[in-house]
Amino acid sequence: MDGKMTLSAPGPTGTTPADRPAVVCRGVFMKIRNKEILHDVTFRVDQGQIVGLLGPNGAGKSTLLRLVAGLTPPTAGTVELFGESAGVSTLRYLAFLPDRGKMPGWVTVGEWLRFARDIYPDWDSGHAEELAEFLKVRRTARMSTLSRGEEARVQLLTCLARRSPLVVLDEPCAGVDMISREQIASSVISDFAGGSRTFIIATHDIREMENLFNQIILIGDGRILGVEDVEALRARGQSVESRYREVFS
Ligand SMILES: Nc1ncnc2c1ncn2[C@@H]1O[C@H](COP(=O)(O)OP(=O)(O)OP(=O)(O)O)[C@@H](O)[C@H]1O
Repeated sequence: MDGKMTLSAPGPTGTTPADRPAVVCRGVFMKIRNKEILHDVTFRVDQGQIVGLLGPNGAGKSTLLRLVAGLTPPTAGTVELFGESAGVSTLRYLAFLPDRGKMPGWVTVGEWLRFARDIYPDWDSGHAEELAEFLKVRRTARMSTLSRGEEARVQLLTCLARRSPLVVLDEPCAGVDMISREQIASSVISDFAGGSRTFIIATHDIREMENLFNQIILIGDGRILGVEDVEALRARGQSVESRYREVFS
């Protein structure tokens, strides 16, 4: 099996209002323990986009993605997914890979995948099989024995095997070696982005991932510093990386 193996790209299950943007944040502020983490964050992501959420350490990316996932409400402002206020009811639209998710150590990978199949109504078993092979996931291994990169692959598989209309990945390649990062970026995620699914991916791996994005959101110090169309950027002779350097250096 090599990195050129192609994967099928399942479309989303369930219905999402076709005329509604996948995500809209309006005037979002977030304070944690009296510290302002997000300041007046406003942006919109249309359906079918693959969006890079980019910014330096501590910029507020993970905090913002937790709000988008509906895991916590903003201090002020609104977050909507497909026209609905983000919260418990919008979890059905979403596969979320958090930055510090911990898998239960006592189960094997195979047991975890069977559990995931049983709890997620949008689980695609055929695609989970393909991904497990492609990502070289060892089913018999106990979670507690996996390396950081191996655990990251299982987490990624758990998200991508679902046919949710929105996929939110917070550092999907953290701890994954360079060649695997490229494989994940170019083969797995791009295969999935072909249809009407929407991806938001926070990453520091700009070089490996930049060809996937058709939109980037630049965030620094809790503020949106740019929402850019990547094609327009390229038409101006810039890459995502050069734009990132321009904004953040
Ligand atoms: N629970 C918390 N309590 C206090 N401060 C927090 C908490 N969560 C986040 N922060 C602070 O909010 C800021 C943004 O953190 P966040 O994890 O969202 O950044 P990030 O852009 O994802 O960073 P990285 O790229 O390093 O993962 C940081 O200064 C962080 O210390």
